[in-house]
Amino acid sequence: MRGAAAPSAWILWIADIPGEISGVGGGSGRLPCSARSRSLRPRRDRAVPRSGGFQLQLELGSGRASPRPVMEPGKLLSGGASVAAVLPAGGSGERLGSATPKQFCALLGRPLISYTVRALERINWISDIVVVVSLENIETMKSIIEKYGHKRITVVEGGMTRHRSIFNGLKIFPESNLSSCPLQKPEVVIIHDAVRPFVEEDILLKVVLAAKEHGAAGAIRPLVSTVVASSADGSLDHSLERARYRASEMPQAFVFDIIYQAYHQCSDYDLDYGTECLHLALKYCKTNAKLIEGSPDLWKVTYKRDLYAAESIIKDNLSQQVCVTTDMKEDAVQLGFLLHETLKNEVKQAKGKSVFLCKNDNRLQKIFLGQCYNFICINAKKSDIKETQQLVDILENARISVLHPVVLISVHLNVSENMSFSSGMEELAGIKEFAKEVKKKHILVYGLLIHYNKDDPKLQEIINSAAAIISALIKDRNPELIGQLLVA
Ligand SMILES: Nc1ccn([C@@H]2O[C@H](COP(=O)(O)OP(=O)(O)OP(=O)(O)O)[C@@H](O)[C@H]2O)c(=O)n1
Ligand SMILES: O=C(CO)[C@H](O)[C@H](O)COP(=O)(O)O
Repeated sequence: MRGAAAPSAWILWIADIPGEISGVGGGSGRLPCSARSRSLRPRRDRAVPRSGGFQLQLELGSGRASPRPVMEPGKLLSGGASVAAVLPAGGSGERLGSATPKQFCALLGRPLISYTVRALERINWISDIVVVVSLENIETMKSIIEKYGHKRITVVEGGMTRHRSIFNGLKIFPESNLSSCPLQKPEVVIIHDAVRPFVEEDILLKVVLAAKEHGAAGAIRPLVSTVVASSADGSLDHSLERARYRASEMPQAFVFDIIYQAYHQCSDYDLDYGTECLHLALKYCKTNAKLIEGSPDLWKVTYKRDLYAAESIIKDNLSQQVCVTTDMKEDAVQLGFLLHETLKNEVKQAKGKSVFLCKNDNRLQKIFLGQCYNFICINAKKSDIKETQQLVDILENARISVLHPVVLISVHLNVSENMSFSSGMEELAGIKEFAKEVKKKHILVYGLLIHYNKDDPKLQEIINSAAAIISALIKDRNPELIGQLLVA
């Protein structure tokens, strides 16, 4: 804790739009041998189209962003199935056209694959997650696991094609549970592309339960464009009736023995040119997969624009909940409440409740577990950042910025009538250095000066301007703007 004395109590308001935000130790780094070379990689036929506010949280911990129940990982799914997952991540991302394979491209500073890993890792009924990466990226993957504290991960070396990588991932599970291998062969295995980060528990559960019943299952989506076939001279041969067809997406799930047998029996041609696991289960194990409609967010990051879209979705998810804190001083409370009301009015379904929060109140922990990544700290004194400093300490101790950057807006009130803006700015110049320091902890601090007079008829206008600035800072999460002192 820094030198600043902690306020005896805080008032806190939370504004929330429901939404899941993806998070968390050590891989065993088991490597079956398999050579992989980019130049030897078979090319597939590219001619075939490729598919590519604030609602107020009433009770702390309510809504979709509420803390998940703390359960032992690796629990059996109800009905008794053991479930593991294989994430193929051994590609080079040619279509994206970056030197870095897309699964390692950073979104808000964190590699894409970490988001996907977190999306599966947070599900306690998935016992093991096998991540398949190319030989040259094994160390990168291990450092990602270490840095973001991912758990239950085994890293396996990939193959020249996606099918070969998946097969390598499956081979890591022992054929017999009597083997000395620490990974137990699961009853059902999920296969999910590492470059589809927004997979939700709901669809995973659906494909797993359907796979248990039917042997195989996969997520589908309506086609966006019509599929056509061209003749040898490049003219239209025929087109498919769009409504009858679906795009096959991920996740998919399989009874382990079915997909394992399918991969063992399939030809080299299948392994080198095939793109569909469900097809292998059908062709080699006579298993008709159950098809399950998935959400639009299941799309695969393929092109550069998909990276931009993914980052926007993450930012959007992160901006759905905001927590306004202030100490007990009258001006701060009044302003905090007005600000809170204004922020909350930005969404229609707003219903609010304020709670008093002592600094040791364990409800603060619930807010962190509830995945709030935006904090507005109202400092009663214009030039004093002690409440902000204290909140930074609490955030740091709670380690919530490990997975996502936290936005902290340090609001300073200038209620004095004779104080000019410029003198307010001077006194707050220190916030720049403070923000630079704190950025190392992945906490983005911005300053906001609200100069007002309680009886000013334009007070609401000033508050509206403050709320608009706050919304923009939260939505943008721009690390280059930290330490700037904005004026409402
Ligand atoms: N030899 C390969 C090729 C692909 N994949 C993985 O399979 C998933 C889906 O494949 P795709 O989107 O085609 O990825 P890339 O092959 O990397 O992309 P591109 O086809 O544009 O080169 C990705 O997570 C990718 O890393 C893999 O594990 N091993
Ligand atoms: O959508 C899928 C259904 O199985 C796969 O992700 C897709 O086939 C992968 O193919 P490619 O690696 O060529 O993009």
